[in-house]
Amino acid sequence: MKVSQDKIRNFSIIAHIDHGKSTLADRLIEKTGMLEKRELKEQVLDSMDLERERGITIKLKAVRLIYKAEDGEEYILNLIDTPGHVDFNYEVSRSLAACEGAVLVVDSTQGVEAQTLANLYLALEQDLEILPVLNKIDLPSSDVEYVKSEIENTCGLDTEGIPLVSAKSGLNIEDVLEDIVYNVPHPVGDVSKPLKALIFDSYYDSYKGVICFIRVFEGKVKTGTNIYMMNTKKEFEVTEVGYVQNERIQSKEITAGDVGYICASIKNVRDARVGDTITEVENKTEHALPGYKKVTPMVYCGIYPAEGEEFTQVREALEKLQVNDASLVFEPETSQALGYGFRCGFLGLLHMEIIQERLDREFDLNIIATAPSVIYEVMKNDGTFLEIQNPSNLPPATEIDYMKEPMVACEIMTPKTYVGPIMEICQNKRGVFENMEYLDEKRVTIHYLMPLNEVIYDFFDTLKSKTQGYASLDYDLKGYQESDLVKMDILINGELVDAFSLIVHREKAAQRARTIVEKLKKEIPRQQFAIPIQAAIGSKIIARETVSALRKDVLAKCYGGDISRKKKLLEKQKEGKKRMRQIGNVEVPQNAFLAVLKYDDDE
Ligand SMILES: Nc1nc2c(ncn2[C@@H]2O[C@H](COP(=O)(O)OP(=O)(O)OP(=O)(O)O)[C@@H](O)[C@H]2O)c(=O)[nH]1
Repeated sequence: MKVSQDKIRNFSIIAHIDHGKSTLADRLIEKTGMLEKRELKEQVLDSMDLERERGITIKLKAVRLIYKAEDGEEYILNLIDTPGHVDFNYEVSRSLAACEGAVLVVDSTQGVEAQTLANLYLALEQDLEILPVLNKIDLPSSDVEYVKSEIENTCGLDTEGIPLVSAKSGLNIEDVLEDIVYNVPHPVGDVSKPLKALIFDSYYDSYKGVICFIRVFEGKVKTGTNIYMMNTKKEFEVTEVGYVQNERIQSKEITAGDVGYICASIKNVRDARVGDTITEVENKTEHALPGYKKVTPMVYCGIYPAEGEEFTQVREALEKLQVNDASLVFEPETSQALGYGFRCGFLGLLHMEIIQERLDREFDLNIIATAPSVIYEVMKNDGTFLEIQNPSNLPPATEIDYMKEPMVACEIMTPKTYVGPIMEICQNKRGVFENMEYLDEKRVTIHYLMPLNEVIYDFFDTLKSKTQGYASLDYDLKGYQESDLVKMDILINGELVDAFSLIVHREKAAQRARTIVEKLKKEIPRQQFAIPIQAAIGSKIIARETVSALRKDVLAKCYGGDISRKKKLLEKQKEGKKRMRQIGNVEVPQNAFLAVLKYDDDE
């Protein structure tokens, strides 16, 4: 189908969490007759369970809606979905870059919130036309006039004729569609120029290879086009182009102004990176689209099979996940305590948690993940420079001249009332205050320079809980800074357990050490001898607990000589041992690792 650009509208929906973004998207799809209501969850927003349960959108998607407007004309509305978490901010910015407009959903019972503003700014950075919409007007606590004035005053947007909707009941949904048709500018791109298209999403399909969602800015792309990725410099031949409507619908070509997908026998999403510009091999466009960023992992952790024998399964699972996730990296490593496993790199903590959960849910793998770590720079006395992402690989302190840690510039947007608690959290996390700006009478943006090491250690959760979820966090890597860092080891019965080793700031070491040894004491069952649990920096012990001795004689309960019962008990005890790790002559239950390695253990 050939469509002229003035009949196309490319838009995203943005909102603070829970303001009704997904519900509105479903309603728009339904109103344009694209899908049966009951099919929605399975098909279009065919998101992974995990995504749905956590209420976050991990993968970006694009759906094509055909809408017959009141003017009697038929329009193509390309709805481009955006994820909603700082770990994926880059992807949000790329999907917004594919649009001309954004529908800003504001819950009329809550008003403008931190993420409303954060998303609005992202959209304004891409020069998008913003269409505010008031949602949940069916609720008695809805205060349309107040929230309207808030949108005018804090967002600086005009609210005349703003659609007042209930995404839940479907009230006034046409107003939103009409608003999009009339107020989102239609694309303008020269079809006769060489191909220039933006990849705003890509995922791996086991039949077709990587499917790239693209926005064509200039020229056109069709089956057989030899394409060139301008940043990764890879070449491919297009095998299929099309749109997503009820399902993927093949088409002849995608032309300037339009949105769709292409397949080109691409084996790995690494070769079709979000943000890259696609052009033609033989007829290259002069400049790539701006904004491409190679996303590099910021957080690392070790992932080990919990049962030892599943190493190859873990590798296969990671390989499968990687095919679909350009930002996941891993390489094999070994740990004395945990055996063979992998060191994995992630965009951030949420990304790490998602991968860990997917290994569990989709691959049914029982894994142990070590504490997250960042990359440290180490200058040795002999002039050798090292990058360390596994604390176990840190050279002895005596060989180290100095160490540097990655710093991030944090931008925290919050209602004024939470400034005090936020500053306290940031100071606690070794943050250096930079400045604070008033967005309006009620809201501020606070800037802190913080060690990434502290940010990945439950900062986000603490921030959310101390501000009832009102503060939003965004962070950007800001280079390395020299810091007084030490390696802290944990010894169980005198044996160093490498999986527990941490790199921490000297001032934080004592506190962290206490929490870990206390946790371990609770988790390690008493055995026939006393077990000292120690935390040490070099040879200096900084915390200690002892699990006192106990003679656990399972046979003691069997008075009499029932031999078969005794046997049974011995068998049972053996079973129980399977879930143990042998550290020297101490048996440490799997749970002890899990308890300690969960990073919610201080403050
Ligand atoms: N009463 C009422 N409830 C609504 C309306 N729109 C959405 N909701 C409810 O508000 C909650 C959040 O809606 P979602 O569509 O999941 O919100 P979202 O912004 O997509 O949330 P995230 O995906 O978590 O960012 C759900 O329980 C919806 O049923 C509405 O118009 N009226």
